[in-house]
Amino acid sequence: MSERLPLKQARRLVVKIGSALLTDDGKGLDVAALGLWVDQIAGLIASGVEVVVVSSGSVAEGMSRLGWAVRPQHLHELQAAAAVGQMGLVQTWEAQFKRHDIHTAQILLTHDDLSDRKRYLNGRSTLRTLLDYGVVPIVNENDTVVTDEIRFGDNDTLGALVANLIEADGLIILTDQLGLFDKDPRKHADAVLVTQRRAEDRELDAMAGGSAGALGRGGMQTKLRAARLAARSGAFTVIVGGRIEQAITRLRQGELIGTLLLPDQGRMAARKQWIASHLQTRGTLTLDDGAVNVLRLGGRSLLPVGVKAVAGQFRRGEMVSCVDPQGREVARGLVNYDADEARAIAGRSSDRIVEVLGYVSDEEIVHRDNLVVV
Ligand SMILES: Nc1ncnc2c1ncn2[C@@H]1O[C@H](COP(=O)(O)OP(=O)(O)O)[C@@H](O)[C@H]1O
Ligand SMILES: N[C@@H](CCC(=O)OP(=O)(O)O)C(=O)O
Repeated sequence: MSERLPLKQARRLVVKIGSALLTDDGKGLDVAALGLWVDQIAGLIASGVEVVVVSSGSVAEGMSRLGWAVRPQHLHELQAAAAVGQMGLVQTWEAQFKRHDIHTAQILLTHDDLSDRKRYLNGRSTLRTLLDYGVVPIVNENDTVVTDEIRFGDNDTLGALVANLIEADGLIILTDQLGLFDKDPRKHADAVLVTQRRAEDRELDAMAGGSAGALGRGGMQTKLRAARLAARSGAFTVIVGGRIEQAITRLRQGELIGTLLLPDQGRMAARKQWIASHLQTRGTLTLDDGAVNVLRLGGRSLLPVGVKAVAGQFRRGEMVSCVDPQGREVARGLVNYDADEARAIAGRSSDRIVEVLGYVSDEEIVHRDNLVVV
């Protein structure tokens, strides 16, 4: 194995940068280092890769701005620090990307946002739209309204959830070590770097079981968990030292640095398997013969024009069954409109959606990526 193809072939990546690295172990934002990562990310974008950044560091930057030397114990103080620090964080990302004429957008999310199907879909379309416009979304947790995350410091999980959300090919986690070692390298001088494994490899659990860094967050355990979560949507994860010279660029070139954790199956296969295994459906779309034939051909979306009737009460993002005029199931998938909206646009061509609803969420009633023919 002389190079890593998944990284060379990736078209959409999430880059997650931890607090230890961004704030130079808690000493305020390391603007110079951040600028170097931005230069590399700009290089990725120039080569046609879409990138979402998940950036930690708001608490550490807030503490530095407020002149607090010791991380506070009270959650409300941590939240206050995060609110202050988030300003500095996004200002710095924006200023650095501006040097490359690239716009950034601030996205603050909670884990709850991503477990609610409707908010999940809305978040997804916002992120996809930003990427379509060449904007780099800078994601962090919405620390003002959540407490668990700030306590456990788990932007690794957020990075994986974002990778699921935008169906990224991979998640790159930049950290303060060269990668995942067989034991904590801060404590064991003889620790050996793991170069490549399946994310699901159970031997990794004992290796990552060590402690977190000085800033007291998740350590390698949350990174491993994140890799497994990312793998569910078919994304690979690389854990790599953010201080390695040109780490991101070299990864992109397929160089063997850091730890590559691979999913057991590809992106689309993972997604389709998830849809196919979803037993409960919330409603039924009855299709006309033309739509049935189109779906059976495979690889096509379902448009409202092919839907004759809508039954059930479902919300955007829920699973529906698509049946032929005789009521036999043809496909199932995640619907892009609520039941009432679907009833209103059924049988109409997509360019009339805006006339009927006053807005267009999607041209398709079920997108091909969210559809499995049964
Ligand atoms: N097996 C391991 N390999 C590498 N680092 C480990 C391992 N076990 C524990 N660690 C610790 O995890 C720390 C990185 O996690 P963390 O401090 O949460 O970083 P970040 O801020 O980048 O998320 C390292 O500094 C290291 O001390
Ligand atoms: N939202 C918080 C989360 C911190 C966090 O998860 O940190 P890390 O484990 O370093 O990625 C912050 O920005 O400080």
